Amino acid sequence: MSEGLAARRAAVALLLEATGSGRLLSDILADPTGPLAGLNGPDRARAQRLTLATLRRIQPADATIAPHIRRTPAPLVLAVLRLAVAELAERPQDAHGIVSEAVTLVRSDPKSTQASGFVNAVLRRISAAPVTLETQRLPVWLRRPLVQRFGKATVKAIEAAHLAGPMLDLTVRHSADTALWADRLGAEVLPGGSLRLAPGVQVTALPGYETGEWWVQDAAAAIPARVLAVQPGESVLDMCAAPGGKTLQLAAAGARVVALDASGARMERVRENLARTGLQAELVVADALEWQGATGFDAILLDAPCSATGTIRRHPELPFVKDPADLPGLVALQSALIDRAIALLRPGGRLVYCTCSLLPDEGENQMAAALDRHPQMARDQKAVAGWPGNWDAKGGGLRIRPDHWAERGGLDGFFIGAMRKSA
Ligand SMILES: C[S@@+](CC[C@H](N)C(=O)[O-])C[C@H]1O[C@@H](n2cnc3c(N)ncnc32)[C@H](O)[C@@H]1O
Repeated sequence: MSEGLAARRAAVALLLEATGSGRLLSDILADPTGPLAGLNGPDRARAQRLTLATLRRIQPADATIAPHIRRTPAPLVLAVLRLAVAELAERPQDAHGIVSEAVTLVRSDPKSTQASGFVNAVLRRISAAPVTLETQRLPVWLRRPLVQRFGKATVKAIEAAHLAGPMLDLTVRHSADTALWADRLGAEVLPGGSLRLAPGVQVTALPGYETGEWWVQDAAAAIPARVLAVQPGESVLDMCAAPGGKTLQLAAAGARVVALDASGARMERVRENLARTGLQAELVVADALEWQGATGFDAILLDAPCSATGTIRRHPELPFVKDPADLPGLVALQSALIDRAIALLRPGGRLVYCTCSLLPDEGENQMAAALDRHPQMARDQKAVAGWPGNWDAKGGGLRIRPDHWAERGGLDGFFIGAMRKSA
């Protein structure tokens, strides 16, 4: 088998699953029986890289393929064509090998072998001229509300940020050690204190991983806990806690943390993360809407389930697998969780509501509606002060977009709203 064939075959299988199964690529990659099973380390890395590169270019790849075909080919053949076109755009000097391996892939599968001549003809025609791919556009259901909220130029900048992919960000357990770990790891210190490394390193091999001196957490995802600014000894509820990045921050700040999540399987990740970092929290597996536990918390962090549309740069398959019909249900759940959080807060207590969504209905609008429903809650302007001006902190909320900090490598999209209950 040629050097790249195993990786390309796995990449095609990953592409088919990521676009057809509704499962997130990260879950498929972690599946021990999934398409990466049996591959050696370099081939796994290569398959993963090829898959991500293709998912970031599906729509422009399809536009390049379209003039050369009369009808949409079978899923496997289409996946091979998409992969090859994405590779041709990236490495035109390897056109011969890319086309020949695409043909071999199709020929070696009994279900598609008769399409090998077709694939050969299409790719030869495409590779006859330089392949330049436009930036992938978001699907209409997502693009439209974003254009309405941010304007066309900003949406284009967001789409460009999605093409670049994420950096590797770490949160240091003891913030006083930030400079020390930045030095040891050769990392940049971001405003707010996250450390930033170039992607592609093996995280578990870095110094400090084993002893839990830091954990992986996108710079934007680290901000909600910083906005909540818990003090040692405060009682804090992390209401949708798993896998636990924010629980670790709250515990590291010295708060008495109850970490609650509806998913027992995901809560295991919180348990592992606490064990690795030597931090402590009380873990509760329950539906937050029904949980009858403690009340009167000093502070609550509600990182609600959402469309996750702020994380497309790390999950490029999201626009293709998310069903917009799920959105109203998510928005209703977020609003019920906010109501529950407010009921669990003591008078004078603080609430940070956040989602890794770009959609105003899961962010700004959700917070405005909560304030209308609960006159005892007010925007906590002070809590969000000090972050960059273009993060729109005016209404007690931070709107973070993937195109922000472009010169530093961007960050995930998030909405972070800070509220306070009247005393
Ligand atoms: C965005 S994730 C939380 C990420 C987490 N805060 C972190 O920083 O690692 C949302 C979580 O909400 C949980 N969830 C969804 N519905 C819930 C409910 N009704 N009650 C409690 N947790 C819920 C999901 O299981 C999921 O783990």
